[in-house]
Amino acid sequence: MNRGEMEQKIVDTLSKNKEAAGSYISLIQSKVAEKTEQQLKYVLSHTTENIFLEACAGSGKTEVVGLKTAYEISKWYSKNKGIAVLTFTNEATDTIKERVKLFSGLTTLYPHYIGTLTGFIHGFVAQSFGYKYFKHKNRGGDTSYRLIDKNLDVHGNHWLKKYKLPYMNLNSMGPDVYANQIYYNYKINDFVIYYSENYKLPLKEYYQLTEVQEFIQNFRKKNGNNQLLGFDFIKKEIKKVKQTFLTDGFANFEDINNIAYYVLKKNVRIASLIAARFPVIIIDECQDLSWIEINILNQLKDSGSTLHFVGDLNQSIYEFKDANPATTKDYLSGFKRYFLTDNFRSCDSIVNTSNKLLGITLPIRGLAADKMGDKSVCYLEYHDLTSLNQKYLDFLERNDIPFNRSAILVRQQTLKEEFETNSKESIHPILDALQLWIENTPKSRKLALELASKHMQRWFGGAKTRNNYYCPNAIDSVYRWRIFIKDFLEGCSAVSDLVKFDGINYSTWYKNFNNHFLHIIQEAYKDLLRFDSEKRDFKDIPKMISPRGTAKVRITAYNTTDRINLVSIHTIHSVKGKDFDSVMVVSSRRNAGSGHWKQWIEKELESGRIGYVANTRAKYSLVWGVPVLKKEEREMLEYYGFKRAD
Ligand SMILES: Nc1ncnc2c1ncn2[C@@H]1O[C@H](COP(=O)(O)OP(=O)(O)OP(=O)(O)O)[C@@H](O)[C@H]1O
Repeated sequence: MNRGEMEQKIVDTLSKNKEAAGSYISLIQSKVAEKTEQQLKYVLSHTTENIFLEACAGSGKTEVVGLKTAYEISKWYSKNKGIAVLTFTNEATDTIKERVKLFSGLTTLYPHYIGTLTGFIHGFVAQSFGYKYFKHKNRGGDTSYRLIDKNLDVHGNHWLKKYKLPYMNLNSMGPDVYANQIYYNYKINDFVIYYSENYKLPLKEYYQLTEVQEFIQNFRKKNGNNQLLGFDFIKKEIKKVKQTFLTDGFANFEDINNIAYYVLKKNVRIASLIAARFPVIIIDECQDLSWIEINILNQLKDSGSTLHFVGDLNQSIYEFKDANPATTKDYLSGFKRYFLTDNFRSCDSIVNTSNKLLGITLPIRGLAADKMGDKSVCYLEYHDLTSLNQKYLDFLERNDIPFNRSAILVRQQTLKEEFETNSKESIHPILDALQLWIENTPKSRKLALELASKHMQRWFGGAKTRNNYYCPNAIDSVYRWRIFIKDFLEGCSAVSDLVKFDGINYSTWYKNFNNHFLHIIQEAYKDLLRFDSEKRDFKDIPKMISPRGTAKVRITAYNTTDRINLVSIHTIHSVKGKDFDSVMVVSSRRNAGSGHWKQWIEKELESGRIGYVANTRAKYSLVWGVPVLKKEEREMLEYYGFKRAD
């Protein structure tokens, strides 16, 4: 089939059974016409064979899945069987639903299911059939499981005490562990103890801990019996408590997956029933599937469903959730492969560098416009984060890239917080707040309120948290406090002396401020008075003086350390699926964990893929912020295509 025939076939199918309104047809035609041949080929692929659509970053996966689903739905006849399209987030579900509705012209999607994988596994399998296998108590006809978080704490949830696991506090870590904190892992055939997202321990490893072994050996000696507290015994005792937890109708997230897995494994009839209900299952972002999720889907495949996996194994960054690209790749080896190798998001030099860093050999092309030439891929060296902020802002300014379409990406939450505090500390809080207020964007105003309130609460005594705009304890309405800060800033903005910044030095500005301050704050306070449990007249507040060393300095358009707030800061994991004109990926100082740039050139490790996800968020400009480099390190970066930005 040539390109024209492919387009025609898709448009004809999508227009079927509709009162083919001209506008709808022309929309479909233009949407189909802009697709690449690779995209069209997948839309026309068979739903009777298992397929892996290997889609590189920025290749328009979501849109293609939407079009594919709309195409299949448009020629679907059955009223009680449907396609399942499974995603990982509600947001992704909404986007696909919206595309399917747009492309198919349908308003209701039944008998098809577009939703999260979790919703699918829980709803159609575990919650519907699990009770049959786990002796659910069935309270008044309710056989569903109540989902209990693994982090739920016994303090404040005393009912959990009934499910305290035996032999769990024999080591120095020593906390009690409850049934919500443990789950079976079928891959390793062992229980896993969950202490936190970063610390999970298989029971076997726990059993081998030196302190646990010491306890067991002492216990055996004391009781003169060398067989006591064997691993199998302890495992059995734990299993009993876990069973009670399930019987009482409780389960954690992993339990629910396990229940689904078990049900499908034990009962081919149920598996066939579900497979018949969903003969085609499309999974978006398949690189995020965990071992158990793959195995659940596999049971459905064995019972008759066809699977289409869509995703990019190079973007697999959920090892901590047991998603492993090697396992997925292995599993997919028997699937027919389709490809999307055109990246529409990024320019070719960003794509080249990202590919080279991860050792990708697939011929991926970057099709976005090249707006920056040899400055598309750069690095900035840093001694401290504040100066790095400054350098990046200068770089953006020099290259005419809007701050609000740029982002700083970091691996760890701690580095993100460090950036944020660095950038929030201002030595001229009221002056900066005022400048931000006048800028009058939602973001700058929010920041202005935060800055001003943080400073002003000091005049009111102790305060609550940043979320409450540092509302002082004596003020009983956060809302009114915020209005007060707003009124104060409005009051300042109305004084011409206070909003003249050009050519004015700090000491002049502070002098003017002190002249007007009392009047402005007293005016603003009139409406706050009723909500304040203390009496005040503000006459005792000391005059503000320009901070040391700044008196004779001219006011710069608001303090650069605050400007950074207009460039958003994110962790890499939180920007999957997003894009920005420019991205600065900031390396940690020390080479430990997956936050250091040297870990991002590791081809086989998850850290390399984490770097890859970060790099491929950039459309025109990719910058790496790295701690000061040695000569050979600089050469290494330049080998990968990075140029000095400053
Ligand atoms: N055939 C096409 N022609 C032009 N633009 C396209 C085409 N296909 C997709 N795009 C555009 O490419 C951009 C990237 O698509 P999208 O964000 O869906 O990528 P993705 O595959 O989900 O990427 P990632 O996995 O990196 O998050 C979108 O703006 C999309 O509209």
